[in-house]
Amino acid sequence: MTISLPERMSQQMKRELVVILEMAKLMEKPLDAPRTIQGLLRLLSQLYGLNCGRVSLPDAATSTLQVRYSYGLSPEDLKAGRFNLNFNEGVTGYVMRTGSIGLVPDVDKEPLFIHRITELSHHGGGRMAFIAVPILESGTPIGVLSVQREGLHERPFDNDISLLRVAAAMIGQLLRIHKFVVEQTAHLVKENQNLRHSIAVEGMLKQSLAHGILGTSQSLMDAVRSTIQVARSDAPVMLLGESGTGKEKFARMIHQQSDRREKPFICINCAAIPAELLESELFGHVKGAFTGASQNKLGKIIQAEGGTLFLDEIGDMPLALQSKLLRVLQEKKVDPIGSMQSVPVDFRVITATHVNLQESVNQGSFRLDLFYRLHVVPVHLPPLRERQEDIKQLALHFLNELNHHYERNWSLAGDAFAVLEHFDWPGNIRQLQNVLERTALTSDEDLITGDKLRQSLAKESSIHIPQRHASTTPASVDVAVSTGAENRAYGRSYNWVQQDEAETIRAMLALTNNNQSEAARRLNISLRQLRYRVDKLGIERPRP
Ligand SMILES: Nc1ncnc2c1ncn2[C@@H]1O[C@H](COP(=O)(O)OP(=O)(O)OP(=O)(O)O)[C@@H](O)[C@H]1O
Repeated sequence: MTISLPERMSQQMKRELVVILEMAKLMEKPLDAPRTIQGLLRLLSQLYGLNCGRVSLPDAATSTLQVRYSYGLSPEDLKAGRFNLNFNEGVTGYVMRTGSIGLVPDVDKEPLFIHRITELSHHGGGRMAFIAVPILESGTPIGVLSVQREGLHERPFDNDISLLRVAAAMIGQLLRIHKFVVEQTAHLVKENQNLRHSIAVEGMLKQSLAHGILGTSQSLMDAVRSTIQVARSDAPVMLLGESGTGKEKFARMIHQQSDRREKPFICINCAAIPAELLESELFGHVKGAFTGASQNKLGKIIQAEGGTLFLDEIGDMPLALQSKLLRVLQEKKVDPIGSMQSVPVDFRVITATHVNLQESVNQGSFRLDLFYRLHVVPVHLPPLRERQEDIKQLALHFLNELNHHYERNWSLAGDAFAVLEHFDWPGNIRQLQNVLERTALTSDEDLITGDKLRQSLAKESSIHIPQRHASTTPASVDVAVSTGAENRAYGRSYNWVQQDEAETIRAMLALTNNNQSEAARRLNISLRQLRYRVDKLGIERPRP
């Protein structure tokens, strides 16, 4: 669009008007403030001879005025910060402090003008004037627009100052818009990050829920995040946590989330199997390898081919087997007992322990080289007492399961949750499950009150979880069998009976050629106890 200017207008006025109109055109794109300000400074120079325009803004961190936008100044000077000033320095500093106009008709004669040397290089030796106007916001200076021009030019300085005031007002407007855009963008970026974070947490929650892992506490989410992040790699994960914190559940989740999910997940509890049986369980044996090895047996490692091997309570593995396991991990081959032939294996190993393995290494009961092999991704599973906020959700879930199982309609009274949340739970989630089951079954009413739970928990408090579990001691085996569900809370002895005992007894009988006395002796139980188990667990009666 061309605008025809009135005839009567002086040449000077026309030039000013043209500059203003051109500047106004630039203002049509206010969102790109840095470019627009640069454009304004260019117009002032090219159309009006106001050169080396610069916009100086305060930097609170350094208490200086820094040139943020400029036209015609050398990049080296700008980079060297030669035009940067303290608030108290120079004409620019004066304008910023006072909000008044700074006019220096001859920079060579003005002592306040401190960057004379640099400026001189731009005026080629002639007289040089310097003008600085404040950029105002609600009457307060927020920056300074300054230019230089030939000092001997016939145009009065007033005209320049008027034009510069218009330009400073436009720059003020642009700076405000720029600030707003920057703030809004930062706000949106933050919001976006928060949203992504919640989506990620939501995703993790969904994934962990899909694997039956309940809870939303930060410590649990940290564990879920660490496991999900490495699930698809083959990195060995070591799950660290007390008994009943969900180590097996997490191991299964890692397997399900990995590319090995279609292949077997093989789990073996190193603490639950007597040392003399563990080797054969893990590595397998060939027929005739030892007395009682009446047929070939595939070890768990070979069974895990292509999939995942979960070694629970790895800290209880005897040193001799640790060396053998290390060899398998290094060479990816397994030697079944009595076999002359190695079998190539490909599996991912996940381990779990409730003991401090580093301490075991220091004490010499765990090999350092194996520790390094297995402790690649340690994941700490928080005990229940450290995630009280999850207890309500877990309790409701377990009660719901009990209602389904027993076709009942138990519910928890309001005061019951506080009781559950304030208990220490040495046996963690498994203990919570067990306490709820026992309390529900012994409750006369459907509503389980805080008092009723308190009574149950009073009994729990007198029991402590042993630090080291001796799976072969008669006491631990006895407790497991004779008290059954009563002892679910106390960890592995219960597990041993439920999951591995029948297998262990069968294996021991095979190893001892069905010699029950010998099997009982090796299992560290009496013959009577062995027979009792054989009956109870429905093990085929060995023929003498
Ligand atoms: N986050 C969880 N949400 C729901 N149930 C859980 C969770 N974690 C564990 N459980 C339940 O708690 C019980 C114990 O879990 P798990 O066997 O995985 O623990 P663990 O740490 O391997 O125990 P241990 O060391 O004694 O073998 C199981 O019944 C399991 O289903």
